This record gives sequence, C-alpha cells and structure tokens, in this order.
Amino acid sequence: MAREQLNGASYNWNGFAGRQDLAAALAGHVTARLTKAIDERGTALLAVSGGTTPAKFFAALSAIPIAWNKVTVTLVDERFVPASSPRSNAGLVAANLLQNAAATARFVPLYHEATSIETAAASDDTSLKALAWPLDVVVLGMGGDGHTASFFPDADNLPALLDPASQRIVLPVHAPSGGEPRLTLSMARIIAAGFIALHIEGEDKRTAFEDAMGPGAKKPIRKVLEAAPIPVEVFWAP
Ligand SMILES: O=C(O)[C@H](O)[C@@H](O)[C@H](O)[C@H](O)COP(=O)(O)O
Repeated sequence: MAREQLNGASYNWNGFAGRQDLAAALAGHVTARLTKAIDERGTALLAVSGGTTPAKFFAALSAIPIAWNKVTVTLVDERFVPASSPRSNAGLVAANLLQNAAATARFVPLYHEATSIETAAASDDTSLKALAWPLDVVVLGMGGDGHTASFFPDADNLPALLDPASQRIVLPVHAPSGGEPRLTLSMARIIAAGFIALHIEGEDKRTAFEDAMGPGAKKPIRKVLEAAPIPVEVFWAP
C-alpha cells in the first residue's frame, strides 16, 4: 500500500493481482468498518456506486456474515430510471448485494417516480435526512473521464455538485455524458464518510486515475480527493 500526497489530494493505493482478490479485500475492509460502526452506535450507513465494476465486490460483500439487519445501504448515485430498468443501480444492488447474508440489510433507493429530476432530488433530500449520517463507508467508482458519483465534467451544475460545504444531501444532475438525468449524493456527504474507497479496475482506469492526479484541469475525482479530510483508499486490479 503506497500513500501518496499530491497537492492536497491524498490517497492510499491498494493494488491487487486479480479482481477477485480485490473484491475479497475490499469486502473485508467494508464489513470491518460496518461492524465497528454497529459496535459503536448500534447502526451503520453504507453508500455504494453502480456501473459495471462493483458486481464481484457486491457478491463478496453479500456473503460476509455481519449484523446486516443493522446496516442501511443507499446509493452514491442513480440514473433516473425505475428499479426494473437494466440501467438501474438500485436493481444492480438488489440483484448482487442484497442477497445471502446481506439480504436483511435495509435499502434506501434514490429513484422514485417524480415529475422531474429536481423534484425527485428535493424529495430525496427530505427523506434521506432521517438516515444516521455521516456515512460510515462510501465506495466510489470512476469513469474514464474522471467523473465519480454523478459528478460528470459536463454536468450543468458541476460547481454545486462539487461544493464541499453544500447543505444538500441529494442533487439533480443533467450531464449529456451521463445518459439519463441523474441523482447523486453531494460532495459534502461523500467526503464526510468514515471510510472512502475508490474501486477501479483495468489499465485504462489506472491511467485515467494517474492522469487525474497529474497537472492540468482538475477532474471531479481529483476534487473529491482534495476535499476529503481523510486519505481515499484506492482499490485497483488489472
Ligand atoms: O451510476 C454510475 O454509473 C456510477 O455510480 C458511476 O459513478 C460509476 O461508478 C462510474 O461511471 C464507473 O462505471 P463503471 O464501473 O461502469 O466503469
């Protein structure tokens, strides 16, 4: 594990020989943090990302027997589609994480029918206030463009999305590169987590991450690492 400090963006690099090794290790770190939270405050709050990367990690996590009935799982971000859609992160989590031992966890989705993404985000903001913040664990993904959560570089409200002082919990996102309109946790809620993991796989994602840590315009992932008060734990496998 190598700790890096780049102009305020600090992270620990956790590299693995294979994706299954990564999945098992990340699942071990996450369940240890969740168990610690349950021991300390009787409950734990976890936010996970969607996309194509997390399935192996979700499967490994779902099999570890902790007090899942005391864990609340929510999403880092969501496409504005119902859970029945193949694009749904809630559907991905239901099929891959909320299984086996983890089937007893409470799941709080972001998507619900609404007249607009703005209305949905405002409604989430109200309903998610009741969760036991701060997050104990957040697991981020990253796109090749350096986006994380739904902080897409072409989002029309990117400054608001990246505001570490935002009072919002959930924000709406319109970004051509993101496909459907999105709902995303705010930067403020993400960086307040007790354990911040970034899960990326493949050479292209490693190159994209290294580019984001280099000189030049700061991509959203770099903004998150710089805003986080603790080092981000990067989990990578080829
Ligand atoms: O809804 C989403 O798409 C995710 O939450 C998003 O932030 C994801 O982590 C990255 O886009 C990487 O996606 P892949 O894992 O598919 O590369």
